[in-house]
Amino acid sequence: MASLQPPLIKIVGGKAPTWRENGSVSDSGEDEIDWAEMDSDLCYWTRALRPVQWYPGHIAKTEKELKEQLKLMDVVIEVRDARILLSTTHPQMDLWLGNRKRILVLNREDMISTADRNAWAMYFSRQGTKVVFSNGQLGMGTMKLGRLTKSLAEGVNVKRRAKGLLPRPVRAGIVGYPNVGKSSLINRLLKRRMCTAAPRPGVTRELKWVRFGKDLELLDSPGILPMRISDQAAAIKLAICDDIGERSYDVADVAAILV
Ligand SMILES: Nc1nc2c(ncn2[C@@H]2O[C@H](COP(=O)(O)OP(=O)(O)OP(=O)(O)O)[C@@H](O)[C@H]2O)c(=O)[nH]1
Repeated sequence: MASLQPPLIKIVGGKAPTWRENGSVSDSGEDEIDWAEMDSDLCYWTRALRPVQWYPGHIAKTEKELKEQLKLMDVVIEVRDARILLSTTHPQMDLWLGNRKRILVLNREDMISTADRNAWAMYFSRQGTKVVFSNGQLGMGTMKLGRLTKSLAEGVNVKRRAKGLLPRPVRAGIVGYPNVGKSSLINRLLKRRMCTAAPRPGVTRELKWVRFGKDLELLDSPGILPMRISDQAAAIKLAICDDIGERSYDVADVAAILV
């Protein structure tokens, strides 16, 4: 009977790790990780792999429907995975949103260090971007998100009153990549399980409006991705963080790159 051998995984390229005296490993001989270098290594390693692409039917449908629903939204809440926030924004998001009011939510704040959180907070405040850090599992940041959404859309009902119309609830659309925590955030804000949330990408399949109190309506939407992910280093990060369907990549290849 043939003995079961673990698969041989070989990574070609990148920098060979150097072992320190205390047994820990460093890829540069320094304590600081050089992220730019790590990204270029990622690009190098991914060149030999089958490109990671995931564009199932429900994402194509969502993209079409979201563009329609955008017209109804007073505020758009873009949720990103705080661990890889530059890799979890849709390249066409700016184009779709135009000058629509927008809040950036960096979810999974429990999965990044305080130093990284502070550095990103400073980065976005310098850009004048409104950012909320959140934890969709425990609910941190959700009350602030609710308040900020209402305050950003205050003008809607001021205008309606001026026209003699009755006020209406503020409409906020929650959009973002798969598995970043959109449905969990809504459930936490509502303190009810109104939207299906699960630890794998592609669980939400339909757009769904839910009501929060009498003055806020939220749209939960399925996670969307571009039809072609041109940045394959970013695609590998999505795979490592489980933000893309598992069928789109080879688990052993991704695990080898992660290691
Ligand atoms: N550790 C941690 N886990 C979270 C956080 N937010 C959500 N999760 C978990 O991440 C998983 C995915 O959350 P969902 O709310 O289903 O994500 P989604 O963006 O709606 O996913 P799609 O259906 O793919 O669009 C769930 O198992 C959540 O419990 C967070 O802030 N921290």
